[in-house]
Amino acid sequence: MVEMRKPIEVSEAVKRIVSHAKTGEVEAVHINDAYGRVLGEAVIASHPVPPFDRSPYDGFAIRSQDTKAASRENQVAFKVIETIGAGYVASKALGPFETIRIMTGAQLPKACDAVVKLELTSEFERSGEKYMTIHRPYASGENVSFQGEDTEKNTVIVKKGERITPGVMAVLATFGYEYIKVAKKPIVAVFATGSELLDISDALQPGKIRNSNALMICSQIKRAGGTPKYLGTLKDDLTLCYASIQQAMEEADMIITTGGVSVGDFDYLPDVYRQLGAEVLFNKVAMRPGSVTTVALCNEKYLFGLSGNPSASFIGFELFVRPVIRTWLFSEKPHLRKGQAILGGDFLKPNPFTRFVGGKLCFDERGMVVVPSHFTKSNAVVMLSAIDALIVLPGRSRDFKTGDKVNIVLLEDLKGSEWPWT
Ligand SMILES: Nc1nc2c(c(=O)[nH]1)N[C@H]1C(S)=C(S)[C@@H](COP(=O)(O)OP(=O)(O)OC[C@H]3O[C@@H](n4cnc5c(N)ncnc54)[C@H](O)[C@@H]3O)O[C@H]1N2
Ligand code: MOO
Ligand SMILES: [Mg+2]
Repeated sequence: MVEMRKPIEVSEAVKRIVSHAKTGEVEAVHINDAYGRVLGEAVIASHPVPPFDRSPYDGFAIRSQDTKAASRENQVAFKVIETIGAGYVASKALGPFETIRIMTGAQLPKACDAVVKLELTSEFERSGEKYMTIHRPYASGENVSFQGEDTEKNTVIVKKGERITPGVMAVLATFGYEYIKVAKKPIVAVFATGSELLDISDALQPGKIRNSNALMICSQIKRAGGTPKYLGTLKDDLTLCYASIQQAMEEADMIITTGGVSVGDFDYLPDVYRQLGAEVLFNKVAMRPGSVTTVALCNEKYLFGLSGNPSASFIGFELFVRPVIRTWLFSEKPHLRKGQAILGGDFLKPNPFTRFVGGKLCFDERGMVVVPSHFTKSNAVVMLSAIDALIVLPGRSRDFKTGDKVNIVLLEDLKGSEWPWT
């Protein structure tokens, strides 16, 4: 008798998984190796930015009080007493009707409170001294880039758990973080099961296919922020699968298998979980593709039994594995980021279960449009190369038409969401 499995909703499946998710540890890395990692500490402003009042223009630093009477008819002259470029500090303080020629980025000299752009002045020499004239008044603070106008000291700029983007790199450098604490990446073991699987370099043979899941899953692990440990393909053999998975539990923080989780004669993963004494969190989800996805816990380690079908395992990873990796990396938004888009093509099928359809995003006069893939079966593989979102069609729905508003979750996104499921 084939086992009857009871499907649970996607939200319930994810809930069961994340209720056991734990955070990892931190390690220090040199800033040169920090890009793309996840912050293991908050980034805090150790000084104001800019750290001193400075000139935003190439020009002349002046005392605004000296400019009150300036007009086209009554040009006011200032004696140039010094010239400074960025990186240098003036040695003199300004007296009445004195000016210091100052370049962009240079610290504002003492006693001056405004800057005149070079091109708004006229220059002349008298008795070997340099002068410049202006023809309008300047307010105190005009053309000054003030200390702390960007950020005040002690501001928390980026939170622990955020990804280090190019912008975060700029901030780390600004505040002198030569070494930065980052989240240690979880090691995620990957097995592809199936006696039909060929290596990438093998020629096709009757009845066999190349193993596309392993490299796809390893890349998804990297995208989520983990370190994949690919342990090879396993033939459909219970003893081999059991021994290999048991061994992998010594070497990895969590384990992903693809294939062998359904009810077929050679689907051995359910037996492996039984033999390991693992707690199966669920073995059927009310979704398509990926309904057979099974997740178990053994010695506090996750065993993700993803479907063998490429689309199903791709989606199973994003829904179920990603949040565990992202929680490990301290993210407060470990799930796929949710949004809405206009459907850019008809999807005329009944959806008894929640259906995930691969979609390509584009922008036109309607806003963000998602074009559904044509071939959406669980065994689809080629469409995976083109999608940047999953369209989420609710269960017990049908016939979505071009122009309908649909929910989507984004695949190439660093921010994530707290909880995208209803
Ligand atoms: N009687 C039933 N049969 C099936 C059911 C069911 O409920 N009752 N569920 C179907 C659904 S839904 C899915 S999805 C598949 C899942 O099967 P498994 O997870 O056990 O995976 P396999 O049987 O091992 O393989 C399925 C399919 O995927 C191909 N595959 C496997 N590994 C790879 C790989 N690494 N790279 C590329 N392709 C791979 C494999 O050759 C099969 O074609 O079960 C249905 N059956
Ligand atoms: O689990 Mo299967 O992927 O629903 O098609
Ligand atoms: Mg099977």
